[in-house]
Amino acid sequence: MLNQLRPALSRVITPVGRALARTGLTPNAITIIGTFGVVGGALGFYPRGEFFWGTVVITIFVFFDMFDGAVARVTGKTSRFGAFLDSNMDRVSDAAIFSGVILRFARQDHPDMMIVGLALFCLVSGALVSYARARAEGIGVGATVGIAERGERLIVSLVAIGLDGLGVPYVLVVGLWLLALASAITVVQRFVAVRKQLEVSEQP
Ligand SMILES: CCCCCCCC/C=C\CCCCCCCC(=O)OC[C@H](COP(=O)(O)O[C@@H]1[C@H](O)[C@H](OP(=O)(O)O)[C@@H](O)[C@H](O)[C@H]1O)OC(=O)CCCCCCC/C=C\CCCCCCCC
Ligand SMILES: Nc1ccn([C@@H]2O[C@H](COP(=O)(O)O)[C@@H](O)[C@H]2O)c(=O)n1
Ligand SMILES: [Mg+2]
Ligand SMILES: [Mg+2]
Repeated sequence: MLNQLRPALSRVITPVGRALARTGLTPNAITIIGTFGVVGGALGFYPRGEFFWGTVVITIFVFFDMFDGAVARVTGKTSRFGAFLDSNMDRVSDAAIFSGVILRFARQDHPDMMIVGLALFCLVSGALVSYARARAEGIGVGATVGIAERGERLIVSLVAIGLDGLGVPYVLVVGLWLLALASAITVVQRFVAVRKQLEVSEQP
């Protein structure tokens, strides 16, 4: 859904991409810096219970994922390896966010197995959403559909974790339940989309 905002967002993102390109940073370097920033924010802050500041750091660095592509496009350095690196680093960042939450609530001094279980489910189902698209593309069909693509998943998780860090009650557990449900629905939506396309293309 948020993917549809891309053309409108590119009016803001492209000038930032141009400015970043003038620093001499390559798209791949921006991808890697963004990933280190998200992983550092998630694993440096979340296990210590610093959900607000962790979310602030992650939010800053997650935007690098929009700027790497913009820099690649404005400098003419778009590459297939860059696309491959970008997608794989997305999975590392996503895993780090939920791992940080899990590490917090699996600790003996703050145990909450409901949150641990939900965060684990969100980690695995989110990875499956992305894998379904990658595998679909591997067999020559598209699966860029669903109510919880990466942008939506990031927003729900970061808002829930960040607000929990500000002391808002129940927001984390409600956010994770929503995300778990939306991710599971998205997996089903992608399977259905792939099945439909294959039925059409493989008709005798
Ligand atoms: C009050 C204290 C709390 C603090 C709250 C903090 C709130 C933070 C809120 C939002 C921040 C998150 C912003 C999200 C930015 C998204 C950045 C991003 O991911 O951009 C790239 C993304 C994907 O691009 P790719 O094509 O390169 O990636 C592909 C994708 O990952 C596929 O994933 P899949 O869907 O399959 O799982 C992979 O399959 C593929 O491999 C991979 O290549 O691009 C987008 O998602 C496009 C649109 C994102 C638009 C986000 C706009 C957000 C703008 C503002 C949000 C502000 C909300 C503020 C709320 C504040 C509430 C308190
Ligand atoms: N290091 C990179 C990162 C991205 N790309 C190209 O941009 C596309 C993704 O753009 P986003 O705005 O969604 O980040 C990706 O498919 C590549 O074509 C790149 O070349 N190198
Ligand atoms: Mg990117
Ligand atoms: Mg990315």
